[in-house]
Amino acid sequence: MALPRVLSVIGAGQMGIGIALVASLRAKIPTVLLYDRDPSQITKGLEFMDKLLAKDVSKGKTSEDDAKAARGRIISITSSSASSSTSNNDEFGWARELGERGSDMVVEAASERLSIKEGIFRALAKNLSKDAVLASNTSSISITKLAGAAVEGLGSTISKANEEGKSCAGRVVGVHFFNPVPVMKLCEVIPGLQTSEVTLERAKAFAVACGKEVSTSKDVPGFVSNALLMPFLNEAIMCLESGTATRDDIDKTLRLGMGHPMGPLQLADFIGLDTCLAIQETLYEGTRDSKYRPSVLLGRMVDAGWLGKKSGVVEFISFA
Ligand SMILES: NC(=O)c1ccc[n+]([C@@H]2O[C@H](COP(=O)([O-])OP(=O)(O)OC[C@H]3O[C@@H](n4cnc5c(N)ncnc54)[C@H](O)[C@@H]3O)[C@@H](O)[C@H]2O)c1
Repeated sequence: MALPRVLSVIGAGQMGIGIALVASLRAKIPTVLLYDRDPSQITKGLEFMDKLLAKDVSKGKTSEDDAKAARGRIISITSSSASSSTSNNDEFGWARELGERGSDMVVEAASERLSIKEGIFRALAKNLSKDAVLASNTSSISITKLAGAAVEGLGSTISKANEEGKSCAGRVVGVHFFNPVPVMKLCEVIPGLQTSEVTLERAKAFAVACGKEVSTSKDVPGFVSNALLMPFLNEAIMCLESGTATRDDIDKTLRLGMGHPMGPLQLADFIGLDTCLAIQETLYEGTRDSKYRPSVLLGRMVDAGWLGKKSGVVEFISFA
């Protein structure tokens, strides 16, 4: 199955940077375009990528030439660079630039919010070639819904039921990498109801080329991975909230008693508390099952802007 020639990664946060890195270094995709609406995220992310590559080289895992070539295949796209080739104040100049540069696959790894992802999928469907695979790294949001948004991006003359609409929705798929992407061995692939066989196979081939094993999940809230993991993390936060045990004892119990490499509170900090809350809310809203209600403490911490490792403070680790 053919791999993309020009891959676009949307979102240069912890996941987007990792995906761009494995796509370039492992899958050797000839061109990897990296877009974020916040240019400072690209700068910060590429600095982090340089450190990861330097570490790989110093440990002898990657040759200096390979690291240099991988970095050279990554091109940053910012709203300002994109709008200079189009008109000023062009909200979707970035999507047009990805299309003009011949992007034949996208992995969207922007923040875990439905409205953000729907906006991105509308813009992608409108501006990219009709054959491009449109993949999302979402942790929980419905791929079927994102495929619907892609069809809306084609304009009011195309419906979800006509052939053009079906073909557009057919190229949307979930490719759920895990954090940290260069280290974790799995990619969970999620077909939406409309995803075509060809799209599914192209997504799997891409994940394998990035060095991952593949598992498949149906398009249910949280898929297999987060339908299992997030309620566990949420329960650990509820234990802390109710005073069942201290932060240290909760994490120690799971690390030393159950053999988990990280305690659940440390893991929540690592994932990002905003992402954990967003996933838990998708589980709750998508099932209306009270067992998925997010912990009040988790919500309050996100309200306070305490997001875990990515906000520079390890929140639960510094939680009294
Ligand atoms: N953190 C994890 O452990 C993990 C694991 C698997 C999957 N995911 C999923 O990956 C995605 C990204 O997560 P993350 O942890 O990298 O988040 P993050 O907060 O580190 O990064 C998100 C990035 O998206 C950018 N962004 C937001 N809106 C955008 C837009 N409209 N256009 C372009 N860029 C935009 C932000 O500026 C930010 O750089 C989410 O869907 C998340 O659920 C996260």
